[in-house]
Amino acid sequence: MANYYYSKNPDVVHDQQEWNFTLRGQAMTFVTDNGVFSKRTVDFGTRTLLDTFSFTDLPVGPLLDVGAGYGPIGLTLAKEQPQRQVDLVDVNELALSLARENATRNQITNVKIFSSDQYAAVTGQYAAILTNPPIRAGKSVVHGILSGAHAHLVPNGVLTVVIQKKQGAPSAQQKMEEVFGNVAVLAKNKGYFILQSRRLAN
Ligand SMILES: C[S@@+](CC[C@H](N)C(=O)[O-])C[C@H]1O[C@@H](n2cnc3c(N)ncnc32)[C@H](O)[C@@H]1O
Repeated sequence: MANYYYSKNPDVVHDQQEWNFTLRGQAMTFVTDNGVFSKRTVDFGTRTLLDTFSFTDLPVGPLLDVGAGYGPIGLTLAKEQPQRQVDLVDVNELALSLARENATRNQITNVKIFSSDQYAAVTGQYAAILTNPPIRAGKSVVHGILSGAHAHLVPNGVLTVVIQKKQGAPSAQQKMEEVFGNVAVLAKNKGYFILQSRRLAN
């Protein structure tokens, strides 16, 4: 396979891998590499988020995956709903390259994949924002992603987050309640919490 992204991340010792994984009943193929989150398999939290997320009661509009990595969340939802646009953002250029390659390999064309520090390069509003947030980037980044979602959701749009209890689920839940005036715990599985807030219509 072509080493199409080497020049963007010259410091990474590459260990490119390709594997398959079924997500929401769809067979997906992913290429991953050193330097991206959960390169050997789909992260358990990501799987739990995807298993829990529902399109029921979602307004019309695009989706946004913040901290998309190699793309498992955004690409799976884009494949399921080819009529919706799905945007994927990350700060890691290697992750963005892999996400673009994975879109191609899974024949997904309804995506826009671009670099953005949180919402810095994001314009417009979304029916849903999903995130498995970058815990390693620190609480201020994680909480920035949670707070910043409000302005980027259409009325009745939802923010859905996976976060482990030991990595700050209680404070994330508190932040979401503060920003949105509501938060629901949609699922709890092996210490992973799926939290959801809705942007109220008025
Ligand atoms: C926990 S990983 C999740 C990756 C992918 N969504 C998944 O489920 O496998 C978090 C991602 O957030 C990205 N990230 C870190 N800081 C960020 C920031 N300030 N803005 C956007 N993304 C960021 C990381 O590069 C990483 O890919």
